[in-house]
Amino acid sequence: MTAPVLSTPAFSLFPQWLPVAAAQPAMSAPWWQWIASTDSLTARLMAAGEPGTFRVRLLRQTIGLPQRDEALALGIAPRRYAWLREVALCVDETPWVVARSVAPLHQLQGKGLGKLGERSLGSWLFQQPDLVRGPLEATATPPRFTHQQPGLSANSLWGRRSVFEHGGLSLLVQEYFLSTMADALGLPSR
Ligand SMILES: C=C(O[C@@H]1C=C(C(=O)O)C=C[C@H]1O)C(=O)O
Repeated sequence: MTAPVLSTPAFSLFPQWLPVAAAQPAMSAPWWQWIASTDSLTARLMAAGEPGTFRVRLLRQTIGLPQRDEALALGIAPRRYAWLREVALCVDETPWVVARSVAPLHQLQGKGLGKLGERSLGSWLFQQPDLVRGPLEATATPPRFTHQQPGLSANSLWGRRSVFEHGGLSLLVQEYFLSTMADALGLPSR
């Protein structure tokens, strides 16, 4: 059986999300280790790079409308305002991963996420004792949110997403792994 959706990313206008297990046949074993892991990506990137070289670069944090597929993943109406956060996860100043997180605005009260700045959202999330992570999905379609840094999306090899639940908050985290990371770690192109 082939994976037709994943083999033609250049022709897809919208991300095509598949359960990670369904994307596995199109994915090399080293990439599977990264895409299917359910622990903190921040912690994994810190361990993969030279000590002290990991940094979250804040690209955008704002209130806005989610994309249709994001609203669907969160189970909210598409025209409901949401908290949007876009970052580049950098090692030694090179972006390895770009991420976009989306949360329904009305669920954010008292969580203090507005003050996160360039601290990792993942480090905060994984400290929450009641954290539950939903199923992971994968895509080979590049992200659409990096319009201010067009070079970044062109370098995307794999994307993944999942919804985190904590204290009444549902947070959709989408992470796109860039070819710069593959180059630095000697990973295959897919
Ligand atoms: C979900 C995690 O958080 C990471 C940190 C992010 C941020 O600071 O905005 C965004 C997405 C993740 O890649 C994680 O570390 O696993």
